[in-house]
Amino acid sequence: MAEPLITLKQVDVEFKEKTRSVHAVDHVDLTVERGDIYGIVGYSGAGKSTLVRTINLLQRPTSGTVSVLGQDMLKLDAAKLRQERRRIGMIFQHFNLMNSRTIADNVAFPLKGTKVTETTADGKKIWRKIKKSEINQKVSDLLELVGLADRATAYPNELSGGQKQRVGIARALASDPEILISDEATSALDPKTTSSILDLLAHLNQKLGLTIVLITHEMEAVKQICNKVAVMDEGRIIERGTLLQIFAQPHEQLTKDFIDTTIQIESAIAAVRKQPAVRDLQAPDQLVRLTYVGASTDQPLVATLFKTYNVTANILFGDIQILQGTPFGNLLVVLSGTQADLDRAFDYLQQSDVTVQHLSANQEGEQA
Ligand SMILES: Nc1ncnc2c1ncn2[C@@H]1O[C@H](COP(=O)(O)OP(=O)(O)OP(=O)(O)O)[C@@H](O)[C@H]1O
Repeated sequence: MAEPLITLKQVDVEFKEKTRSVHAVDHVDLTVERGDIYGIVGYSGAGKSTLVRTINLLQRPTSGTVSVLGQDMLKLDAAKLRQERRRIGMIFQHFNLMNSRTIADNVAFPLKGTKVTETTADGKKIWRKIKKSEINQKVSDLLELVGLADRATAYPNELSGGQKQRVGIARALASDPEILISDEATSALDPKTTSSILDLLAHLNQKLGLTIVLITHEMEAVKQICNKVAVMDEGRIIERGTLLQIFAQPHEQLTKDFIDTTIQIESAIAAVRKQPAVRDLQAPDQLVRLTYVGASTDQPLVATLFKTYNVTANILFGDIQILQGTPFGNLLVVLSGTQADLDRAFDYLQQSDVTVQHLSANQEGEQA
C-alpha cells in the first residue's frame, strides 16, 4: 500500500518586498509516497527551492498545510520541529561543507551531542548522549556507504566536486533520515559525475528505503532515477505523473521541451531536414516524428505500416532509451503512400499509442 510521507495542500509562498511581491509558490498540492524518487523539474525561478524548503519549514508557507511523516509541521513547537527535521536530510548544489574540518568531522557534525536510546539491564529504555566511539563507527559506515572510506582525514578542498557531494550525502544521512531532499545537488557537476551521484541516490533509495525529492532543471537527471515527476512553472505545478506517463503523453509545451532536451530532437530534426529524402519530399509523403513508450518497437511498426497499409517508412533518425525498464522511442520518419493509405496508417499509429507529430520538410510552416 502506498504510504504518503509528504502531503502539501494548497501551499502558497509570497515574498513581500518594499516595492513588489513575488508569488514564489502558488497554491501547490503535492503528495510524495514512501519509496518514491520524486523529481520536480523547472527552470530557474520556477519556485522549486522555495517549494521543497516548505517541507522541512526552512521556508514557512504563507498559507496551506504541510504534513510530513504523519506530523502537521506547522503545529510543532521549536523543539519538536528540530527533532522532525532530523528525519528529513538535505543536500545542496554547493555542498555547504566546512572547509576547515576533515571529511570525517563534516559527517560527524550533525551527530555531536545527539541522544540515543539504550535498554538497561532491568529492561528500562533510557536516553543517553551518543559516545565518541559510536560517532566514529557511524561516520566510517557512512563514508563506506558513499564510497569515500579512504578519504576520512582529507579536507573538502582536496576533493573533487563529486566527492564533495558524496560527503554532503553522508552528512545528510547521519541522522538516519527517512526523506532526503536534493536541491540541485548535481547542477555543479559534469555529466559523468552527475550520473554517478544519481546512481548513488538510486542505490540509497533501494538499500535504505530512502524517499527522495529531487529538484533539478535537468530532465536527464529525472529520467535517470525518478519514478514520478512534477513540472513547475511560475510557482505552480503544471503537470505531474509517473515518469512513464509524463514521457508517453506530455500535455504542456514546457514538459515537451524538457523531454526533448533528453533526446536532442531539435538538432536531429535540423539534420534530417538537410537529407535528400526530406529536401525532395513530394506530397502526400510526409516527415513525421513518432514517439512511443512501451512494447512497440520500430520493427513491427514499420513492417505493419508496409504490409497492412502500403506505407513505406524511411527511418532517418532513431533514439530508443530505456525508462524504468520500458522502451521510450523517438523516430524521425518519412512516410510514403497514397493519401488514403497514409490516413489509415495514422489511425493505426494512434490506436497503437504512437504519438504522431507532423513536421514540415523545412523550418517554416511547422504543423501541430
Ligand atoms: N527569500 C526570498 N525573498 C524574495 N524573493 C525570493 C526569495 N527566495 C526566492 N525568491 C523568489 O522566488 C522565486 C522562486 O525562487 P526559487 O529559488 O524557489 O526558484 P527555483 O525554481 O528554485 O530556481 P533556482 O533554481 O534558480 O533557485 C524567484 O522569483 C525568486 O527570486
